[in-house]
Amino acid sequence: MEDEDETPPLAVQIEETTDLSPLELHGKPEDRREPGEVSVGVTVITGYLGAGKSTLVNYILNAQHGKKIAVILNEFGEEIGVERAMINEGDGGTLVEEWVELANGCVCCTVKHSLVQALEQLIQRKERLDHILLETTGLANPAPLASVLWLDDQLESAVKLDSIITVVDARNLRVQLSQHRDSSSFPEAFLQIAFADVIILNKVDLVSTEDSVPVTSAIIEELENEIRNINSLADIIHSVKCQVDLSKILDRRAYDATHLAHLEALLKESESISSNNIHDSNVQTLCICEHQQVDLDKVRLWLEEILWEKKYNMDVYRCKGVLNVQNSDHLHTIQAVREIYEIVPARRWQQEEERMVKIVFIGRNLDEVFLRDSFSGCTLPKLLLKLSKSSVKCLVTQTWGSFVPRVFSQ
Ligand SMILES: Nc1nc2c(ncn2[C@@H]2O[C@H](COP(=O)(O)OP(=O)(O)OP(=O)(O)O)[C@@H](O)[C@H]2O)c(=O)[nH]1
Repeated sequence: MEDEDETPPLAVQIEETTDLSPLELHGKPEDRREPGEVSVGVTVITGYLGAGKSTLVNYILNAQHGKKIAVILNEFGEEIGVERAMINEGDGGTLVEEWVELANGCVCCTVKHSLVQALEQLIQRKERLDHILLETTGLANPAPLASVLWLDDQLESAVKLDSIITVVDARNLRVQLSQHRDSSSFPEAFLQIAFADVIILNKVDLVSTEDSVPVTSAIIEELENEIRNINSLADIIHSVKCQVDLSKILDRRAYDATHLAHLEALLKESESISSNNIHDSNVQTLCICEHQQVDLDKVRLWLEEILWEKKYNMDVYRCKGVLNVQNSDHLHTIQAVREIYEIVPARRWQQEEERMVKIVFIGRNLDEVFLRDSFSGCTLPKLLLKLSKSSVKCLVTQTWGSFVPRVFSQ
């Protein structure tokens, strides 16, 4: 599998699959964790073939950030060993702590267990690991990674999904999107954009070389609009050779309910989104805004109908939002990636603050009328509103094909 003549970075041996249950495989078991131990953030790097994923990994590894970063590569068939050879660890090779190659398949379908084992081994072998980068194959659909990585506090996970970064090739994006529009094949380029928390619009130099500056910015603006129509919640960063400000891509805590400011800013921007923006791909962003309080149980049922039962054939990839919940003085956040969702109390509402419900959906075939009408069944008439100190936490976790709902009361 590997070229013995190469001097590759340290590889972690992935042992044969154990009989541990998927939940046990998720992260480090509780009894091995030190009190106060912080989860290691995992950044998933995805993007179409040739967009610049390895360039980004190399850039991060060689930058001056003082972090100990591990890289997990997911390679496919013929590629095995090639990606590793192309990654440059930086002077002295000290920045890559461990290296794991996942062979025999794509992360999104066949090697979930290897990935979890690889993560476990990384965590167990080194005490001080600051971050993990997971570079997927150019064709990977990033959604199932969330079921592996989006681990919640109750599971005492040793790793935590930090964010999904999608690298986009500015020169070829249009062609990639239009190819998918014309064919019935699986639209990876759309999915990769739809699931992203950060989108790096890379290779802008290849857009600029042929045109004058005003034309160039118009092209880039059009590309940005194209991306925003698919996913208005992601931050878009322009780059050449993926040279980006690392503070914008690492430690994003995009799935952390306590890290609210950024989510709130994104939701504000998304408020203005309406069905005028419908993309001809049918992958779009929709926002629901309400001023009434909601019944949390009803919201859960409503969400489950949409995410699990696929009401009206809506295909929701991503959902984020804030809720004003009945009998709670806490702002609650909603996060969903495909079928997995989480609603948690995040912080107390401030006294002068307007208590709102804002939920943004990213997906295909979203039916705005159904979403708005059905959501009105979750809201309470204003006269019945009453506040109390209790709050409810609902968490639903997917474990390898079956759903394990958990309800916690605080
Ligand atoms: N001109 C230009 N070339 C770039 C830029 N970023 C990356 N490249 C080049 O594009 C090619 C592909 O980059 P990679 O980083 O290997 O892309 P990748 O997404 O890892 O590719 P796959 O592993 O095949 O999916 C390489 O030759 C890079 O040097 C850029 O901003 N401008």
